Amino acid sequence: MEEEGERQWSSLIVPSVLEMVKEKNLTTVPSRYVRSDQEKPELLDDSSLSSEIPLIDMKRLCSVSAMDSELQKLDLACKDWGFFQLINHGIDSSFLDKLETEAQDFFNLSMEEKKKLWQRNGEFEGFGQVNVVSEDQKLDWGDMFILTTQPIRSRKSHLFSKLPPSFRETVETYSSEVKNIAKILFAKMANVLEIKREEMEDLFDDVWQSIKINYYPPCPQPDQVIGLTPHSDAAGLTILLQVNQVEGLQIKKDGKWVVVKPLLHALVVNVGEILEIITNGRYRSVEHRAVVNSEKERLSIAMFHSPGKETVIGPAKSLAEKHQKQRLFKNMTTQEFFDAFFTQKLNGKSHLDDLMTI
Ligand SMILES: O=C(O)CCC(=O)C(=O)O
Ligand SMILES: [Fe+2]
Repeated sequence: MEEEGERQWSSLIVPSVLEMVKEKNLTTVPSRYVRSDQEKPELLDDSSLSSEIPLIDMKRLCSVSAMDSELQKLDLACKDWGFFQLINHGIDSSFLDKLETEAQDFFNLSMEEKKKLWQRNGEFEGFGQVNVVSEDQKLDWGDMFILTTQPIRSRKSHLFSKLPPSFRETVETYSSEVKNIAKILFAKMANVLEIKREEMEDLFDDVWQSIKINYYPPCPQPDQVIGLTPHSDAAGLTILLQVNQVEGLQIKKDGKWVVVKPLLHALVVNVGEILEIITNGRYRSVEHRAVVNSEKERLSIAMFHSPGKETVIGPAKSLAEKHQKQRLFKNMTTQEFFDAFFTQKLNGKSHLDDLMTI
């Protein structure tokens, strides 16, 4: 069932990069994808900081005995990096393998099949792109598929019902497992930040979760393009699976791009802008991007978790009172927040700056 009267965001419809790569034997990339010199990624492999990206063990986080040290690690990861890799999260490895294969198969459906699931004019979900707001904007070297998965009442039935049945079932199972992980992480964060448990629960009680599958085809000139423009996620918390062990995700740390090495069956978790707002800037939503390569396609599956669309977001009251710190952000509903996000092109963290009170 779709919610009635729900406002839609939309993006300009753009060509499928995967189809372009399949149909044409490209040796150079079309100009709409060629970045300016300042934007071109340097594909040097300076991964010295990569090994420092925090690793959080969910089992330890949830066990009483070792909880404190893991909780402190979680806190530091969210403050210093805005990113961590989550292991021992409880999702079965063979299930993740199945999800990965099915996601790959899904993008390799014929164009005729995929057209049935393409964004329609003025719509946001389905195959396509987001944040494309003008015809002369440079495009990312990738295709994506977006779908609201929770709450169930917000699912677009015209898309959900057309997913290949086995994939639909897999997405449903994954959606509820990842939602549970997100809930636990929100609770642990509230605990360590001394935000009242009920306040955090109220914010994410009616959690709005969407899935975004990114597919980056190989590119004849990977140093001229970007797979996904630098941005920070608007959501509360993103939980991402790097599907086929191909490097591409990079995060900005102290002005440098750092590779997040794929770790088999680990989940990459990152703080989004809404969590930065709720924690009044204590946790940071960090800029990241995806780069591509000339040999192998790359896939990732992001699950975004945000408060329900009518929920008012702002710095948590219990946190702000305790620290008596100035509130850095204005209050607004999730819907208003995303209205502002999706009417702009991606541009690092500039979006959040507009919402600061000072
Ligand atoms: O492909 C990736 O690893 C990054 C995806 C991402 O940042 C996003 O979908 O927001
Ligand atoms: Fe992202």
